[in-house]
Amino acid sequence: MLPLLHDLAGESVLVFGGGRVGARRARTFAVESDVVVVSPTFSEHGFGDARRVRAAPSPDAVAEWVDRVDPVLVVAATDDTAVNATVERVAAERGLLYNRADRAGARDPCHVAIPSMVRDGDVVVGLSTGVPALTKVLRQRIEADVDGAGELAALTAELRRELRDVHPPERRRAALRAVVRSDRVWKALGDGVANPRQIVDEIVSEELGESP
Ligand SMILES: C[C@@]1(CC(=O)O)C2=NC(=C\c3[nH]c(c(CCC(=O)O)c3CC(=O)O)Cc3[nH]c(c(CC(=O)O)c3CCC(=O)O)/C=C3\N/C(=C\2)[C@@H](CCC(=O)O)[C@]3(C)CC(=O)O)/[C@H]1CCC(=O)O
Ligand SMILES: NC(=O)c1ccc[n+]([C@@H]2O[C@H](COP(=O)([O-])OP(=O)(O)OC[C@H]3O[C@@H](n4cnc5c(N)ncnc54)[C@H](O)[C@@H]3O)[C@@H](O)[C@H]2O)c1
Repeated sequence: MLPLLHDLAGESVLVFGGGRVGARRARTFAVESDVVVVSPTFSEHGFGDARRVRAAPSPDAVAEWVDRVDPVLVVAATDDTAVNATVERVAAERGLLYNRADRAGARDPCHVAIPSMVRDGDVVVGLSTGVPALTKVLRQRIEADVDGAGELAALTAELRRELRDVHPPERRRAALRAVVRSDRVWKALGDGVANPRQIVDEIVSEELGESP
């Protein structure tokens, strides 16, 4: 398996099952998509901004739900194997992406695994080990590394735009590399005292040989 990134902004995602796993999936996708969760019961776990619809579709009714919601991705997270299997079949017939919570390991290409995610602004890390307990411990370590990286991504995106057309590519890249490698910049991120943009400008000036 290898990770790919999907832009699901503004798309619909349909989740069957309102247990702990269905709630986790709803929270994952509700960050950027319109999520509908269909289930006869809903756990006390948060569902993000997902819309909850109380119903217990039989396998025969699954296709109708999929066609009505018209999602790009369908999640089967019920505790009913027959329903989950039908969700898989219906999604595959329609060429949709899907995730079956009751299956692990080898799978068809449209059957996506949901990695553990660490996010900070535009920075996103997807992590999979096949062993959820190991995934969790590694995710916690990565969270510490990624802390502040979202702010740095926004700052350096702005810097790239400013340096473009002003400096040749090799000098631009050297300046950006100096910024993202600088301990001074990383320390200033999110500390609420130092102004990271000012430190970035100083480093760029040193690198490009200009006065700030
Ligand atoms: C990353 C994360 C995303 C998410 O689900 O949102 C995720 N599981 C998480 C948590 C979690 N999972 C489990 C618990 C125990 C409590 C509980 O029952 O809920 C907890 C809670 C916890 O650990 O706190 C148990 C579990 N998980 C799977 C099985 C079935 C099996 O293995 O057969 C069993 C039952 C095993 C058993 O009972 O023995 C299978 C999968 N879980 C995956 C993803 C995919 C593989 C990704 C990978 O390679 O890691 C895959 C294959 C599903 C897929 O296809 O996407 C998420 C956040 C982790 C984090 O960041 O902390
Ligand atoms: N991928 C993972 O991380 C992971 C972890 C634990 C369990 N699982 C598997 O995922 C499944 C769900 O796990 P859970 O802990 O959320 O279970 P759960 O029993 O807490 O939740 C199942 C949900 O499905 C709903 N449901 C039942 N029939 C339905 C129907 N016809 N249509 C829609 N919803 C229906 C129930 O009302 C309930 O809300 C289990 O089968 C389990 O094997 C996966």
